[in-house]
Amino acid sequence: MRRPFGTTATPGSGAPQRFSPSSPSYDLAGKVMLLGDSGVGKTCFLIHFKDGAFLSKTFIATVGIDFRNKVVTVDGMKVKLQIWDTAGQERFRSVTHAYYRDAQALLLLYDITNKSSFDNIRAWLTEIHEYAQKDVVIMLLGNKADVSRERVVRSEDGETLAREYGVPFMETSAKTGMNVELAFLAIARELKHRAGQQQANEPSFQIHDYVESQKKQPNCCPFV
Ligand SMILES: Nc1nc2c(ncn2[C@@H]2O[C@H](COP(=O)(O)OP(=O)(O)OP(=O)(O)O)[C@@H](O)[C@H]2O)c(=O)[nH]1
Repeated sequence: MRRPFGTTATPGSGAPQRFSPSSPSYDLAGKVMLLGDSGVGKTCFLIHFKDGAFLSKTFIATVGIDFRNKVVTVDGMKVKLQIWDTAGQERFRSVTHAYYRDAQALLLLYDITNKSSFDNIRAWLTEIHEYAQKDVVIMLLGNKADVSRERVVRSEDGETLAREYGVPFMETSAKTGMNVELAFLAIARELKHRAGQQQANEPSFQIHDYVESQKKQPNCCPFV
């Protein structure tokens, strides 16, 4: 979506922020960034999560960077996700780099119908390692899984690449909503875990195990 360059907020710093019980709207906040080549579906992914809608087929590249907030509830705890939608085009890279360093989580998208967007994931991961925090949570997402006729990247190739880099992986569709909420819920749970908000009797949370177990649910991943 076209928006003014460098809108609304500046990069800050820090780990997931915890708020006092007097804060009325949420208990914890974290910054999540959407990354990946232009056209892979980052803006649509965010809009589907935020509003449950899919944008029209007209593709208008994001200019610069923008963010939306959404509060999700995880085990009774309200986690506010501040989700940054970045421009995938090369010419905006220097702008988005400045925003990497205080992100707690990165959703890295490619398009299963676009081989070069998949091939470029390694370059994205190199950039992430250069500019992001060392312990940033990364999730690899193969988007547009609804367009199976035009698939050129096999699901197994996504799995293999994710395993190589030790990051969780799933295929998604910003059009149907497949796994969109799951991706953000996994991030919210990880942020909660990192903020030390597990109950005493809760087992330790592992985002990788969580994603894998959710993918095995019968209503998950209908296009894979
Ligand atoms: N079929 C299908 N089309 C999608 C999906 N996600 C996005 N699209 C389409 O892909 C095109 C690009 O989507 P955007 O969300 O604007 O892509 P982007 O990654 O934000 O692109 P930049 O802003 O340039 O970085 C649009 O025409 C969308 O309608 C999806 O899951 N399935």
